[in-house]
Amino acid sequence: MREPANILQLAALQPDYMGFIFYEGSKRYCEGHIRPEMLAEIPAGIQKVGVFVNESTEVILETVQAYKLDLIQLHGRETPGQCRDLKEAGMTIIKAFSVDDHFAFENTLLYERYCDFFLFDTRGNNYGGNGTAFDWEILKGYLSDVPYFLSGGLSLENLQSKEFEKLRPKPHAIDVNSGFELEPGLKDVEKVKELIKLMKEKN
Ligand SMILES: O=C(O)c1ccccc1N[C@@H]1O[C@H](COP(=O)(O)O)[C@@H](O)[C@H]1O
Repeated sequence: MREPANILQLAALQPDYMGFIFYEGSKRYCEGHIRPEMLAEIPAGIQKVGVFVNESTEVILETVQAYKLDLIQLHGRETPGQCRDLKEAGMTIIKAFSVDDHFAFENTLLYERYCDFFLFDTRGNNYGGNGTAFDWEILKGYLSDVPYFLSGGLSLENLQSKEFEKLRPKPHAIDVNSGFELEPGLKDVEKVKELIKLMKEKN
């Protein structure tokens, strides 16, 4: 999210999390669009997530403080050591992994001690926001008890599929992005409304 009016419209729907991309290489880069004070208008029940890609620990900590972020999503090649440093600095961490048919879930194990959540996104040309789903069957190989976010090309269609119903282990949360946008960085409020209704019906 990065357009103030769109952020407030979305906040009225009370999602559990709202994400802000602090990676200059993204079409959704939020700096220059929102001032840190603007995020203070988001109700406290919505957790503000800062998304970073291969950023230094120092910059991440400064950004978290300036924007009063609740969680960080590390969406690049961050090491277990950097996650340890960030955890020791008091961060709540979502570590993202790019997944394809050959993904080895053993890769997640070294991160378990330092991360609060994992996130599985589809491997693609970009670090994130590729808009394609991976074969969720491979999550059967998930080895960890760390709760995970399902991500990568989620849409109203695939979230209503049999494959989503059958998904085990069940995700802690879903992270929707390009499938619910009018343009990069601008969410389709009506579509998100429909999604929230659908998810409430399932629970
Ligand atoms: O969306 C981006 O531009 C982006 C750039 C760099 C890292 C992460 C990014 N977004 C994350 O990508 C996934 C999947 O998005 P999509 O549904 O496939 O469009 C999601 O976790 C976003 O938070």
